[in-house]
Amino acid sequence: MSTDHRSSPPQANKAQAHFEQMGFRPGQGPHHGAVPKVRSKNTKETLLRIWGYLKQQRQALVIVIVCTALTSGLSLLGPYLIGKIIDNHIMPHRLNGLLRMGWLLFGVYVLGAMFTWIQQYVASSLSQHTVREMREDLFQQYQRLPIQFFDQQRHGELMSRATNDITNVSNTLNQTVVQIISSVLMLVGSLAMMLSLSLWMTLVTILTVPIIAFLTKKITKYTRQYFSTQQKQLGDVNGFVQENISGLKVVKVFGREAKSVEQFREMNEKLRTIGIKAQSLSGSMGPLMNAMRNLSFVVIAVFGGIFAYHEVITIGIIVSFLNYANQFSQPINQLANQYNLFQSAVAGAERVFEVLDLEPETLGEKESAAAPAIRGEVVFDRVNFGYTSDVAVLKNVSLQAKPGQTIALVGPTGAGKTTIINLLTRFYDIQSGRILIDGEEIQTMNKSALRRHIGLVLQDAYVFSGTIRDNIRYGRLNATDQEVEKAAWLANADSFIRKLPSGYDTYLSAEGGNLSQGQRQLLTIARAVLADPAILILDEATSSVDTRTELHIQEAMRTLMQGRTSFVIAHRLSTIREADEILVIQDGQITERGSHDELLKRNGFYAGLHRHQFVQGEVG
Ligand SMILES: Nc1ncnc2c1ncn2[C@@H]1O[C@H](COP(=O)(O)OP(=O)(O)OP(=O)(O)O)[C@@H](O)[C@H]1O
Repeated sequence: MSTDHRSSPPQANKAQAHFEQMGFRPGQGPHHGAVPKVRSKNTKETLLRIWGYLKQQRQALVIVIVCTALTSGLSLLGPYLIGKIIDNHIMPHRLNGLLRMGWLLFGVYVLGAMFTWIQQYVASSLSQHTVREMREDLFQQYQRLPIQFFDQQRHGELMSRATNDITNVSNTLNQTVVQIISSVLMLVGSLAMMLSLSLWMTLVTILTVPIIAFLTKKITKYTRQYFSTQQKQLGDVNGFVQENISGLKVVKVFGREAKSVEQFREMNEKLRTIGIKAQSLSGSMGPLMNAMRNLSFVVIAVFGGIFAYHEVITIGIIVSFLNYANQFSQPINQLANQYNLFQSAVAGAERVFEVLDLEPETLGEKESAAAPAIRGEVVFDRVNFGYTSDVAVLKNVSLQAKPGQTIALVGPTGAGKTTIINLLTRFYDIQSGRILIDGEEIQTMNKSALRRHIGLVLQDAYVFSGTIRDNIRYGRLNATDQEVEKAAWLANADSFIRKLPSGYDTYLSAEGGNLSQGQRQLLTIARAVLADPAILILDEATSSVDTRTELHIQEAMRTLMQGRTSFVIAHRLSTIREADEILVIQDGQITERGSHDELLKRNGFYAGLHRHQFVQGEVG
């Protein structure tokens, strides 16, 4: 026996601490090196990671950059040519050359437009490609994270990361990145052009820059905070809507519509307040920059006029400068605006990376290609477990199921029956003791291989959106249509499926709303029949399905259980009576065990339940 896990810190608590601390906090995802990361309000690191995605498409990137450079170069050439036209052709009245230069200018602007179009087209495809990769990574990560993570998170919030945040990143990559590159090129280019025309005029033109830089810095500092809070609030609102829609029946039955609306109004109001702050602050940037730009026009016109009067510069240079002043201040303006958008996208990307950085569920040793068949002997040996370190849920639980045996788990609600199942499937890991399958500790087994040996038929039978056939085939993807139908037949589902208008091709909604609960359960039984696992876990439905369906379900379960080791969280006397061993679980401990008759003789908890059953018709 390996004692490793006994001495190591409890897995469940370790993971719990991990998610809790960060609410949730980035950990040491194996694919991102072993250095623990602090909560990444770190723009540089986030940018480097976005770059990691971008650089997979070098070719497109190069095209975008080249096109941006060409567009910027051509826009810089425009004012220069205009200046030359004024000085060399208009002022000296040489009209024949004017036409030629006019055509040249026209060509420059047409080419500029063409390159801009190419640049935007490639940039869109680049950004879409990148966010597709990010979405895929995020979804994959959602599949890999342990169940425990989802217990602790609002699902709507997690969805928000996959939708809003990623859309944010996409918009930014699409527009902002190109604009930033182009702005920088224009800034440097126009400065160079101005310097080549007149040093003094250049100095006059950039007079306003320090003021702009100062204001920009102040405003962006606040907008970034606001944008980040806005995203969080949006996540909360989404989470609330999702929860509310999933639980709408409950809301309606308890007449809590007004309360829900009120709660929503509160959240929505918070989102509005922060939205206004973020948007208005970033919106004030534009008018402010415009005012500054107009101011610089006045300065250029006045100083340019004086210089021209003293013949230091020509009229053409003044006109060029008026254009360059625009081309110089616009990028600063844009950089400021884009910087805000950029901040919001960085905040979004950070939230995505936070999830990607979480430690995925470790599946264990790579499974061998051919997972050997198992007999299905299950042993719990003095197992202790708690979802949190301070509350013990299972205490010293020992049990043994021989291959093919049926074990019924009975006990009051919250006693720990489902927890036993959660441990056997390794959705959670035990804190001490051992769980063995065919003598091998499951702790040392690959989780995927382990789960392949286990079939689950849960009380709230889950169906996916898709056809009935797809839903059954979920049990074994390579099953033929005949095998699917045979499984349905064995599960007593065939007859009701055939009565549906489209039979096996009937489309189910994700919630399975168009099937009754009993029918959904028959489907999940068929799914398990097809998967053909050695160990079965059945959670009997407590809610009353109609008697006919109930008989169908029981019969199907009996067929399914044949030759498999089965754990049944049992609520019905008939199931319990047929079990090889009944375990009574109370407060996390097995308090009684034995066959039906043995337990009746003991006259303990089970006997009490049994008496109750005569009156109520159900146990558990
Ligand atoms: N994900 C979880 N995180 C923290 N505590 C949990 C979690 N799931 C269950 N518990 C707690 O563990 C205890 C045992 O729960 P469990 O679901 O095993 O009971 P059960 O016997 O299956 O009850 P029921 O018959 O109502 O399904 C309960 O006190 C419950 O509050």
